[in-house]
Amino acid sequence: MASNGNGPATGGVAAGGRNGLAKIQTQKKHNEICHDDSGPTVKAQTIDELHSLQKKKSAPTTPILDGTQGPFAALSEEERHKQQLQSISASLASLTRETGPKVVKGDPARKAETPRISHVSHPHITPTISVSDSALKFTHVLYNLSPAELYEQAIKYEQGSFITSTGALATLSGAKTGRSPKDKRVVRDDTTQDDLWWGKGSPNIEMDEHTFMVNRERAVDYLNSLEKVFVNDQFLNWDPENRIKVRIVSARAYHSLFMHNMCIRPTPEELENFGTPDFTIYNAGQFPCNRYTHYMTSSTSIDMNLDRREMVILGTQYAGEMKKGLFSVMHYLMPKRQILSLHSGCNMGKDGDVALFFGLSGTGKTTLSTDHNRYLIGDDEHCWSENGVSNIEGGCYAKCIDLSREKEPDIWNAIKFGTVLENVVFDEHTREVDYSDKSVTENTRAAYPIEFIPNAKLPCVAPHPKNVILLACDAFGVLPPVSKLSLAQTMYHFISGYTALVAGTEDGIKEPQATFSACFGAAFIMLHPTKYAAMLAAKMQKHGATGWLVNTGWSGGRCGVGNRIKLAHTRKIIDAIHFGSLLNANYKKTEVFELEIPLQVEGVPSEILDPVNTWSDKKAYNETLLKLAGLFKNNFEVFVNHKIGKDNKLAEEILAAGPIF
Ligand SMILES: Nc1ncnc2c1ncn2[C@@H]1O[C@H](COP(=O)(O)OP(=O)(O)OP(=O)(O)O)[C@@H](O)[C@H]1O
Ligand SMILES: O=C([O-])CC(=O)C(=O)O
Ligand SMILES: [Ca+2]
Ligand SMILES: [Mn+2]
Repeated sequence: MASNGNGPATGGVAAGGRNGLAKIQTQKKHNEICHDDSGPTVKAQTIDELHSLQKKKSAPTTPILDGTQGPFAALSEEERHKQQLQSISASLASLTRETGPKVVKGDPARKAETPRISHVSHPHITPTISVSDSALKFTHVLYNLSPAELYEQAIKYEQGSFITSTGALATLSGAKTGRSPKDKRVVRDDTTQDDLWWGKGSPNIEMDEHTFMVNRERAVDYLNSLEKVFVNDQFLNWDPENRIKVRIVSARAYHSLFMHNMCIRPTPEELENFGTPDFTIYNAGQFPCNRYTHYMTSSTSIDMNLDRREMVILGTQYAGEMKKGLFSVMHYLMPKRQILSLHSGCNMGKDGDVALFFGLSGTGKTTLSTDHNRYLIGDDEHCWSENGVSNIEGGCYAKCIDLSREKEPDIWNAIKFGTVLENVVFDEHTREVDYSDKSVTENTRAAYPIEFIPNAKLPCVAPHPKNVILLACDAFGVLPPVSKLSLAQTMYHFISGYTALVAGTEDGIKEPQATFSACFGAAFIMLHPTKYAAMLAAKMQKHGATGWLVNTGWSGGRCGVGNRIKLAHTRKIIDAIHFGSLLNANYKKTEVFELEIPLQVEGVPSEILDPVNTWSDKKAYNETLLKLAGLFKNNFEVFVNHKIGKDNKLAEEILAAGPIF
């Protein structure tokens, strides 16, 4: 029954109240029964019953297979479930105790709804979360939750988690908003002693096995002391022959959703046959390491044990540590199989022409591999095997600072329900994100499944690359926007791994900071850089790939004087590389770096192609050019005495491919 104040009132409502509104008559007319509603009522007597109607049980995960495939095919669903919990309990086992914790599946807050409580080691004890003694308590496992479930967990239990206006999950990574390379350690044992790259320039800071176990125990005890932990069982590498099974145990829904997005998501069938993981991460990032522990130099430690195939994270919640930790593992495992692991993006044209995009953080791998006219294979981590290129990951991790819908529409549109948005600032009411706001950090990020990019190619594999594009963001402003490289030059620049970003985020006048990071990813490689370089050279030669150096940084002067090269211009340059038109353009050679630069590129003002034209102060240009050349030379000195590949000829050519002055 409704009244609207305009027409005559109906039922028990009398017209003529103040404001002309109908006056509600509370007195019931004689004999009239009050109806709340005339519509049908739900088939529930209680609220609980009503709630139970809302959710339908997920389709049983067995039997999906026909009973003849896979190692677990003969098992009943019950048995399979038990084995899964036993496997998780084993992962969480303290190695000094006999058994792992008692694990049950499901949210402890929903005890009444938990469909089935399985006892792993003590079937006669009824689980209770009121017992705090770690030997008696149960660890609740939230296993491969869906994004919707993880949203609810994050919003209910994790401060700083919000839904943005486009449906993404905004979250905070805590005190750390970037990786901590100085706190990344690797166990040095009999095997890694000889296999890995140690010493000056190496990212592998050594630790011993015992200290690893101390930190592992600390992380495992921390995780077991919690009411619940998240467990993700997923894959790395889209090449089916070289797929790696990873398990991530973490304390935050944010971490679980991040890895759900970034690793390859198993199908229900694949999950059933998951078995034992090849590698396990223990992420106890909220908990610091013990500063009295040997080797610890801060409260953060990211520890890798290749023999145990485990990684422990203490004292940092930045999710990128997990992503890049696993990348390091691939940089160890893949070369052992003659497969080259690459810190690069990759995309493919309609005709199957493939390009790799190498570059250090912030140089444009994600931005330029996400191209509306091409298929995206991946934005950050790949393998190059005899079969071609395969993405290691199942998602992308894009920088968001100053993100705009116009310049990067595909990334903009990928920020929707399911996407993790780290450390962004948003309007408290409308929840609209202000991508220009650096209040929390400049390193704001979005992690989304690769399918969120409309032209992602699934499975994420591609033929052998035709073009190998080395990206450098040169804040000195002296490298040309594009140059064509010889194989030796490609190797020289690959080993150098140069970029220079703006030093201060606010004060634009500061000196740019040159960074040299071998293989465009020294923080993640495990073997000596020349091993990867030799493999890249052999593959490029075999498959006839052309190398390019593209400066996505400054033009017309160093940062503070000139401007960053327009993204639209860089995109035109990349287009010309893809189309093949740039390969046959007319070229001239620059001084000092001896780079071949094109005289014309369609859609790009010709005068910017040679940086000397864009500097009004030619003397400053020459000084800056020589300064950068000197930095390259100093950096390369440590590689001078290293053999690259089988014959010395290439090594000599590479040395000669550096700047000459
Ligand atoms: N000319 C340009 N070319 C490429 N990127 C540009 C250009 N001008 C500005 N940018 C900006 O630079 C940033 C490049 O970051 P991007 O996410 O592509 O880095 P990345 O190489 O993927 O790094 P990471 O390995 O850390 O993910 C983006 O924010 C992009 O908008
Ligand atoms: O690892 C990260 O945090 C982001 C990234 O891709 C990189 O730095 O190369
Ligand atoms: Ca990226
Ligand atoms: Mn990266």
